This record gives sequence, structure tokens and C-alpha cells, in this order.
Amino acid sequence: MSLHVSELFFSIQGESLDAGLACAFVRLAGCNLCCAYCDTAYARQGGTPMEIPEILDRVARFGCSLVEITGGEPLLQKETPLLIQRLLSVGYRVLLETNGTQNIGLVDKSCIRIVDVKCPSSGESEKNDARNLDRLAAHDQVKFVISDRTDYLFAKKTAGRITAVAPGHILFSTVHGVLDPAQLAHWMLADGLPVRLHLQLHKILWGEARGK
Ligand SMILES: C[S@@+](CC[C@H](N)C(=O)[O-])C[C@H]1O[C@@H](n2cnc3c(N)ncnc32)[C@H](O)[C@@H]1O
Ligand SMILES: Nc1nc2[nH]cc(C(=O)O)c2c(=O)[nH]1
Ligand code: SF4
Ligand SMILES: [Mg+2]
Repeated sequence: MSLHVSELFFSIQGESLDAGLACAFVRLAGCNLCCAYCDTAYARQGGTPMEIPEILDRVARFGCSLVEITGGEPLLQKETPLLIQRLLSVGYRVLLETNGTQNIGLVDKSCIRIVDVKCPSSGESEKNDARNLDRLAAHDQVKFVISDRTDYLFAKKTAGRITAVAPGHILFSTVHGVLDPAQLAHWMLADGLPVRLHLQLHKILWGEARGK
């Protein structure tokens, strides 16, 4: 059995609470959503089949202890939980970025799951599986990617119902180049929201370059 891999690369982690750290990325191919703003549409199809030992070998060559599994939607592939388990078993800190439509409970609890809750402007918010919010562990993170005021109000309401993670693990991000981060900051401050403002550090560093 193999996994369909879109790309493997080494970069500065640009998202999540680990932003700023050197990180190995495994971008898996295939996605069940088509978010209006998706910055990795190329990973929604295609990919190269790779066996787990080959992926572990490629990741090891980057020489860092932090690995992120992203996509595309990583949880669409049956072998993803096994890949994560193998990475954890050899000592990596493992992050999983997932779109919130698949059961995050299938993944080892030691993995840090970063669960997107899709906002209305993505065009995919009706596909969110609300049950994932009850499956969160304290170390997990929940992310809202926001384009406009309607998205912000949706995120604020949904975040208010999350009790499984501390407010500092709830990330409010802008859709890059669409919503001014200062506008989002103003809204958050005006409402006194305790959640975390989140910007994509890699795009500040390298723009929209692929494999970065
Ligand atoms: C490309 S997705 C892959 C993982 C998974 N499919 C998901 O949506 O969470 C990784 C993260 O990038 C975010 N993202 C995609 N396009 C973006 C954009 N144009 N601006 C800001 N964040 C974006 C997604 O919302 C998600 O949090
Ligand atoms: N540098 C960098 N950090 C990232 N964090 C999450 C990413 C993703 O596309 O899931 C990403 C990415 O594509 N690049
Ligand atoms: S779920 Fe993630 S990879 Fe899929 S279209 Fe949306 S942002 Fe892109
Ligand atoms: Mg990205």
C-alpha cells in the first residue's frame, strides 16, 4: 500500500502554534473540497505513489524533528494514520492539517491536529463535521480562515462553543491577499476575543511560491 504524495519539502513552518520553526512537509494529494481561496489547488489531484518507508527516509534527510502532514486533504487516504503513527514512533513531533470533514479520531492522539472549520466564503462550510469539535484534545488547534465580516461573525459564534482547547489554540487567519489582517485585528480587539490572530508566515517570506 502506498500514499499519493504531491510534494515533500523543508521550510519554515508558516502556520499553527509551531510557526517559525524549521519543518519537514509531506503534502498528500487529493481533496474532497474546492475552497474558493485554496492556495494549493495543484494538490487536489495527481500525486506520486510512495511507500511509507520511502517517505520516512525522505523526511529523515531533512534532519529536523518537526513534520507536518498536509495536502490536499490528508485524511482521505487510508494509510495516513499509519504514516503518522510511524513518524511518532521514531520520535517526530507530528502536525496534521485537516479540513474538518473527516473523522480526526482515526489519528493517534499524540499527533497535533489542526482542524480547519470552513467559513461561508469558502463555499464549503456546510461540509464541516461538527462532531470533530468533540474529538479535540487539549493540544490540538482549530483554525478559521476568514475573507470578510460574515466569515468573522461565523467564526466568532463557532469559536464561542469550543471548550476542548484553550482560546489560545483557536486561530483566526485571513485569506491571504483578500482580507487586510489589520481589519481582522480591529474586529477581534473590538469584541475582546481571546483567540489568536494567525498570519501565514511563509507568504510574508516567500510569497505564493510552491514547495515553500
Ligand atoms: C492547503 S490546506 C491543506 C489542509 C486541508 N485541506 C485544510 O484545508 O485544512 C492548509 C491550510 O491552508 C489554508 N489556506 C488555503 N488557502 C489559503 C489562502 N488563500 N489564504 C489563507 N489560508 C489558506 C487552509 O484553510 C488550511 O488551513
Ligand atoms: N512554509 C509553509 N508552512 C505551512 N504550514 C501549513 C502549510 C500548508 O500548506 O498546509 C504550509 C506551507 O505550504 N508552507
Ligand atoms: S480543503 Fe484544503 S486543500 Fe482542499 S480545497 Fe480547501 S483549502 Fe484547498
Ligand atoms: Mg499552504
